[in-house]
Amino acid sequence: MSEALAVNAAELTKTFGSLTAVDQISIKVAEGEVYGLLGPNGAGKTTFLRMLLGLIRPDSGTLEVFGRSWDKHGIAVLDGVAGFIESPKFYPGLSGRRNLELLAGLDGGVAPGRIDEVLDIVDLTDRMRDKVGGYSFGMRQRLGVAASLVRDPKLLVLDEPANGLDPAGIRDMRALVKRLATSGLTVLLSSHDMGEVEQICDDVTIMRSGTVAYHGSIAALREQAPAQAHRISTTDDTAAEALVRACGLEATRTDDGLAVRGPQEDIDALIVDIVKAGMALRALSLDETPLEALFFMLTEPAPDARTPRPAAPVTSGAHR
Ligand SMILES: Nc1ncnc2c1ncn2[C@@H]1O[C@H](COP(=O)(O)OP(=O)(O)OP(=O)(O)O)[C@@H](O)[C@H]1O
Repeated sequence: MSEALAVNAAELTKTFGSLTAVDQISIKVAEGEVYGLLGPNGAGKTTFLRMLLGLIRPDSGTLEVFGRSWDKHGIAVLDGVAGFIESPKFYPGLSGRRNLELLAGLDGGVAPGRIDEVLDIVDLTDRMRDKVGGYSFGMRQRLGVAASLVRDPKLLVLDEPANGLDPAGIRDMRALVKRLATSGLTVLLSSHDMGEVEQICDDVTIMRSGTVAYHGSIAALREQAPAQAHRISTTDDTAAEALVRACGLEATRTDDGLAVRGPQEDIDALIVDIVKAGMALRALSLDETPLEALFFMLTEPAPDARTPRPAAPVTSGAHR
């Protein structure tokens, strides 16, 4: 069974003083899948990845990468593994291509043409002779992916690769990870962005304060998500709220009107009823997506007693 797993972490725990950063986390990443490690800042994602890459040792639990463990196999655990934690570092005075040549040299060389190939994959061919010091942040992140690909890995570990990028950089990074995913590479991607993980990943572990809030497929997560929320503002929100409830829909008062959840056809009917009742519509917009709403429910404490959070963990699949 473990041969088919790229990563098999069981009950992994890491403490820093009195803080338990990762608390008995179990994660199985199948070979060839794109796996998301999702959670807000401080959830323990980077700590998990650092244990995976052997940068820190777990206090307890077991960890295997392609069936190899740090205890039994030492640095050989990283055979076929590449990636970076936080941001990759390069020599700013050297070109992107020269940086990759140096890294490849440290690894004992590389097949002819591989450096050009990976620069092409990350769309840096045109800029490969420019100094890295002149690269944008997004280009440096993509060069980091290229540096990982030079090793021709079977598992690529990416720690929030889109963090700090502008919208175009985020779009390019997501497209790159999707392209890599279709090539059969196993990708373990940490992120705090539900939308990113939804677009890119097959399976996800959602972390909250070092623990698992959800394990399972994105498809199963979608089924548990609440209905799409709409923001509605009218000339009389109190009367509109009464109408919402009369229609059997959920409503929450917000600073700028009402947040209403329900199937799209019910929302359409509600808008007609609001206008028929003599109220003018001042605003109608989509709120957070259903999956984003579920992510916040799973990872944040309830803001007040009117919006109870579901009991966690919500679990799908047989991981834990
Ligand atoms: N070396 C360390 N010493 C002390 N505390 C640490 C150390 N590394 C991480 N922590 C703490 O462990 C917790 C988890 O941090 P971690 O970086 O793993 O979270 P994260 O989910 O990756 O968040 P972010 O998105 O902010 O990087 C945080 O409270 C962090 O402050």
